Amino acid sequence: MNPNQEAGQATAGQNKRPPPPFPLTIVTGFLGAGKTSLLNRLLRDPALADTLVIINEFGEIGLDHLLVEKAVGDMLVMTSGCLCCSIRGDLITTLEDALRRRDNGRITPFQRVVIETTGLADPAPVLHTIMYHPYLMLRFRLDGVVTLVDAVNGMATLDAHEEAVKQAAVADRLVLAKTDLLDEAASLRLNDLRTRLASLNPGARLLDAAKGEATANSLLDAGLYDPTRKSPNVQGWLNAEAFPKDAAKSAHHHDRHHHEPHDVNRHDARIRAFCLRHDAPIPPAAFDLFLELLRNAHGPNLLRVKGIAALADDPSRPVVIHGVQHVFHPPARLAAWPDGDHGSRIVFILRDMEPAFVEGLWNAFVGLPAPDRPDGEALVASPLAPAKGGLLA
Ligand SMILES: Nc1nc2c(ncn2[C@@H]2O[C@H](COP(=O)(O)OP(=O)(O)OP(=O)(O)O)[C@@H](O)[C@H]2O)c(=O)[nH]1
Repeated sequence: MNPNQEAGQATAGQNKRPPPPFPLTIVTGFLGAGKTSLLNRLLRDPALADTLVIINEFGEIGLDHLLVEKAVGDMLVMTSGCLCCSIRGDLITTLEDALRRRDNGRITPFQRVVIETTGLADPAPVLHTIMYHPYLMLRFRLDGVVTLVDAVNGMATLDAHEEAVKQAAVADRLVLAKTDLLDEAASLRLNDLRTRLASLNPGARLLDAAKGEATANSLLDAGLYDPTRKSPNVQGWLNAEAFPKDAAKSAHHHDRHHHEPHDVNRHDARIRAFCLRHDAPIPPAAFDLFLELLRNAHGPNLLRVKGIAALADDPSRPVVIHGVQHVFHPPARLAAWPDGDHGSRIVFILRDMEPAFVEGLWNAFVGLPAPDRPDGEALVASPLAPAKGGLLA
């Protein structure tokens, strides 16, 4: 054991606080969309000087950077046995190994991790890996999902490949690549692609790489915890204002933008993005049960769920939730509201699920009365309700 390491351990032992988790960014996008090109450009930015890049595939790596790891191989099904909620065994091994070597001083002490997924990959298992693994979720925090969309082939790719639609739908940032290759006619059609992406995922900022918009500054620190800010960046992370407010109406959301002759593509038609809101504090048991019901009965359909909620037991300290399919990060209590808006807001990106159904469930649990529906108290007090084991337990 070297002296530095001992000193490091002594310090860690004295103040017992675990080191802050490293921000982790996932870069995804369909085959050839421009992921590696973007990374190559980004890695020249001093903001990414201490970044470990993990490439989630074999193949030629064009990164002129030393900190590159390759993760290849297996997927693990979680103990819940649910097929949609797999985690990546190879990624766990790679991340654990990187942490071990960093902690032992055997590699450059990275401060940030970027994972580039394969073009065909579903990003959910990568997200699950750092949301679910008991050790990795302490050492990493999700900083954001960046999805590349090829401006030349983007429309056709979204039409043909459901995976590409899903990659766009779960993003925190969408980056258009190759707009510099468009001729005049194609440039005019670019607005259709922009509109389509905004409809699939209203909360994600859309950046044009060729215009120099996809900078480290605009892509990093997209998560809840931006180290340069004192309080969590809830506004930036949730972007609730960008979502259609009326859940039931958002069922027709796509139709507003896609007039004849293009019908909404069948893949897009499966995705629904909307935001639910409630201004009075919510009983914790009702909130818990709402999420449990969604998770248990509709986990695979929850592509992404983010929210902030005022719970009646301590309305001054809001709870932040974040889920991808069945997998929810343990809810975090914030010390205070980040700004003047103290209402509960949850944004949903769902697949094959009607917003009106989720809204009805929400209204029942938060206590908004409606005919033919039991009120929230009756639902929570029901002998059929799970006694404990919810997210807030
Ligand atoms: N003109 C132009 N070409 C680009 C742009 N982005 C990527 N390319 C080119 O598109 C091709 C594919 O880009 P990559 O960065 O390798 O794409 P990728 O998503 O990493 O590809 P895979 O790893 O194979 O899925 C390469 O030939 C790039 O040079 C861009 O903004 N403008």
